[in-house]
Amino acid sequence: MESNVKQAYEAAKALYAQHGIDTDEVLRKLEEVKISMHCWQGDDVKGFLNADQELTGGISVTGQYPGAARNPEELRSDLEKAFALIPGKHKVNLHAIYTDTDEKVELDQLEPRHYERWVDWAKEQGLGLDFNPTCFSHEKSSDGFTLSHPDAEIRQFWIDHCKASRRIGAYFGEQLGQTCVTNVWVPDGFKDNPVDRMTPRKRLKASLDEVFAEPLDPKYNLDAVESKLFGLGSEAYVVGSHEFYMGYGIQNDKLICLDAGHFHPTEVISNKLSSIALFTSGILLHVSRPMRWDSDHVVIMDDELLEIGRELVRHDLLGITHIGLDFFDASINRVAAWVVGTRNTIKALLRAMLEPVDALKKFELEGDYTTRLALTEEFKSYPFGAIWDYYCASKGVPVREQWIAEVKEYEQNVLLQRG
Ligand SMILES: C[C@H](O)[C@H](O)[C@@H](O)C(=O)CO
Ligand SMILES: [Mn+2]
Repeated sequence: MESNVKQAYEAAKALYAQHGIDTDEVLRKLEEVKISMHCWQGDDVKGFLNADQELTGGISVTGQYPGAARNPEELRSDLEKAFALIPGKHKVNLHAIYTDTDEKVELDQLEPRHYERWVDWAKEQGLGLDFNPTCFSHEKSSDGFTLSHPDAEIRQFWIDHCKASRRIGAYFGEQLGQTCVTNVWVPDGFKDNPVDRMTPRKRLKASLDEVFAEPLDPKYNLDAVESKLFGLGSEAYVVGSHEFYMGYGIQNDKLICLDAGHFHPTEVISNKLSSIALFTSGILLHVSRPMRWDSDHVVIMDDELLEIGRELVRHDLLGITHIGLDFFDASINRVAAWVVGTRNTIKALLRAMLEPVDALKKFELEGDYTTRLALTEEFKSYPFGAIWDYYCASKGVPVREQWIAEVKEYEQNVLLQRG
């Protein structure tokens, strides 16, 4: 470790210690936090099962940056590069379309063996895996409906796909000795105002009941359900709204997934955590950055990311919260996108852990809002960067912006050779 990094750490450590914050202990806690890095940033949500299929489901990727992964080997190589630049041991979040098999298989027929190579790789790398059924980019979802489809046969196809996905999730959990979160998101909705908002929701509820009917060991697989306000082509109405899944998740003991881009433009998920945590046994996050809509920009250190970190730390929610990322930007180097978003998410948690929470809570309780405000603001310029640099160095990953050169080198030697 460079001596200036260590010296800066020691000076910062002494400053934080004056407020009773033990930075060594903070870093021990930080290394326990796993971020689930989404595989789909690496290839613009194409996957390998039906890679020629157009991306549908009301989501969109823009940009033409060269070097997207074209097969599982390339995607794993890119993920490895990104993880080499991110401190800590984490997870990879796979979508069902990221099969690694020579077989032509339909979504409702998927089995654990179609992901065996992912599991071998995850074992080798010491990573966990999470999973998602892919209820979009398919001819059977071309009219915008899946689990709530009025046609029973089409509905059954998607039910079977989600059931298969849960079994794959349980296989990941059992093989890797780390619980897999299998998250169900369906795009179902109407472009224009519906007459009947209720019946599709009844169908979605019944389909989910079927999907989740098979009991699976929660040690291996946990189910999550993800709501959304609107998508491209489902602007007027989404069947799986926030209220729908709040109800479903609480009634059926499922993790409620909060995607930062799935709410009204000024609505934030940070303000929902303390409520949902009171009524559920767990939460899944899709940390994203909506810009004017659910644009899935790369996560930056903005106020909402900091506030998510604070809520998780201040209310001790890290133990019950599964932190996933969900962004896809094809206008920049895709490995860099992962590195920026993931490092920022971890750094936001670190910043939250470096706040004098007990003192701030005490001032609040005593009604001393002046000190609450003043101390919060002063802490924004405390030297958290020195703690972060030390953490990166101690985990053997590049300090500060040094990682950019490594990504550029990888781009020259690997990404640009893909043609
Ligand atoms: C690809 C993901 O599953 C998808 O982004 C979903 O999680 C979502 O957020 C849709 O808007
Ligand atoms: Mn999402």
